[in-house]
Amino acid sequence: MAAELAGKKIIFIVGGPGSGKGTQCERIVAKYGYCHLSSGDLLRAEVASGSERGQELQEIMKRGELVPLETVLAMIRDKMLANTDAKGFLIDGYPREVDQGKQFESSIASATSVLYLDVATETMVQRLIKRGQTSGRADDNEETIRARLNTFEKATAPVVDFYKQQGKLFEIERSVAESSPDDVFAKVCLLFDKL
Ligand SMILES: Nc1ncnc2c1ncn2[C@H]1C[C@H](O)[C@@H](COP(=O)(O)OP(=O)(O)OP(=O)(O)O)O1
Ligand SMILES: Nc1ncnc2c1ncn2[C@H]1C[C@H](O)[C@@H](COP(=O)(O)O)O1
Ligand SMILES: [Mg+2]
Repeated sequence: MAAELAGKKIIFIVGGPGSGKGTQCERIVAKYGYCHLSSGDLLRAEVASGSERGQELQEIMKRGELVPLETVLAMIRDKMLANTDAKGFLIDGYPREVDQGKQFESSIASATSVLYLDVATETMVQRLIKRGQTSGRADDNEETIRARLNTFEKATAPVVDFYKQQGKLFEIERSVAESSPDDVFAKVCLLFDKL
């Protein structure tokens, strides 16, 4: 455990690709002032650095697969320790598998709560195809989107059940998660107002 992070609020943001994790995190940061760490953004920064490791990560991400747990956990840990003055952390896109959650909690700190956005597969596909027209993301193409959705179902869906059993899950149900970003955020605020 990292003593510097004791007592900090740590919220995992979980949902399929295109479920709106990043969109909601932007709003949470603006209203509540948490530190936003997106595992995907950290990985894309490594790719953009042009390093050899970045090239390996890019190939994995283009296949829609998960990068090794140790790589992403070390990146998140380093960023958290560089921001210990933050009142809390939004860990966006992590954990992607149950073991990631367990390793985080045993080596960094306990998660306070897990926010889950439940969005239908076809809605996510449509959002990501549209985002791909301007995002420049190498994984916003239909083939990789389908592979990422498959990875989500196989590896990440169990994360939702794992934290539900622990009583830490705050779920944005589909009827809300598929409404406008502002309507989703109104529900998200119910969680953050009581933290
Ligand atoms: N509630 C919403 N209604 C309609 N479009 C939305 C909504 N929320 C987000 N979007 C748009 C914004 C983006 O273009 C796209 C994906 O949202 P985004 O927040 O980037 O998802 P995400 O962070 O979960 O995806 P990824 O896992 O691929 O990073 O959908
Ligand atoms: N937590 C993660 N574990 C493994 N791989 C990850 C993690 N977060 C992101 N990745 C990889 C695999 C994803 O398809 C891409 C893009 O992530 P995103 O959160 O959709 O920006 O990066
Ligand atoms: Mg995102």
